Amino acid sequence: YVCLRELRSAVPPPANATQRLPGAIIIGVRKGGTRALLEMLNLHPDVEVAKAEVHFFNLDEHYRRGLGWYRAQMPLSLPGQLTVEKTPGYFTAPLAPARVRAMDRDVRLLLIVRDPAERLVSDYTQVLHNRQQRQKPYQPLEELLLHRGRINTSYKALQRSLYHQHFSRWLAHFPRDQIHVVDGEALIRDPFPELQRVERFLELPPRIAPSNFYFNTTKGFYCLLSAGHDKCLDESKGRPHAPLSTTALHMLCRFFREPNRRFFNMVGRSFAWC
Ligand SMILES: Nc1ncnc2c1ncn2[C@@H]1O[C@H](COP(=O)(O)OS(=O)(=O)O)[C@@H](OP(=O)(O)O)[C@H]1O
Repeated sequence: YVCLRELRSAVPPPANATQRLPGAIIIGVRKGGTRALLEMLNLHPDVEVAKAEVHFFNLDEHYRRGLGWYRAQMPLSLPGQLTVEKTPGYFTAPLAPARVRAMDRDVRLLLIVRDPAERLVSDYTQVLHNRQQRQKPYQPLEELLLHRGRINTSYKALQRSLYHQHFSRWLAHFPRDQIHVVDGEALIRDPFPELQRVERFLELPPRIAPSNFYFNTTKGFYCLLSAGHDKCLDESKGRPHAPLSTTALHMLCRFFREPNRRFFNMVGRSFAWC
């Protein structure tokens, strides 16, 4: 294959290159490692990825524009290549599963998960950062998380961590084996084995190699190496998390115990979460 992303913009794309609907979608979870997973998958020569999040199935104003609009957001690809997009907002969007199925009942879904307590803090940290950038005030995490000394179940970032609730909606529209679950912590620790499993799930020939990854001590994460170029994710990934008291963290962990157990039952595996 010609690797399209290597072609300079001055070089016209091959005549058989066209924009195709995705054959696989990374549906979430927000702050789970969706960008890292997409970039890592993009190492594969048979994969082309949509660089920006498309937000087609979760935002009515986009969905209304139809599949023609959606397709126009996709990268050029050659016959035989797989188009992949990621929008973490799909996982928690009530209408997304039915809409995705209406597009293609055979589309393959990837879900990358992470300790829901960690995810919540990461989610809070991102919102805090965005507010600070715009010089807007934002409540401390514990004020949002606790209400009269108990876990505040109406806090949105907490709801986004209730994986079983969202996953069950996807299972109402897709068979379990059409959704591959990636372990977000494992992807951070040692990305290659997780990527091998994804290649297998997507029925791609094994092309991603351990030499595509190196641990960058400055970044504190694995970065990517491909065709002599190296790439780390930007500074919005791997930010120091907002602090949370040990007491609040314990309460949160206790709170997630039952939802996690339900999620483990649904996916048929467990994770070493707090
Ligand atoms: N290789 C590599 N480099 C940098 N960051 C990595 C990597 N692998 C996984 N991660 C983790 O990805 C977390 C961000 O997740 P997402 O990309 O899904 O965030 S977002 O929802 O799109 O905003 C981000 O979460 P935070 O550490 O909380 O910032 C990272 O821990």
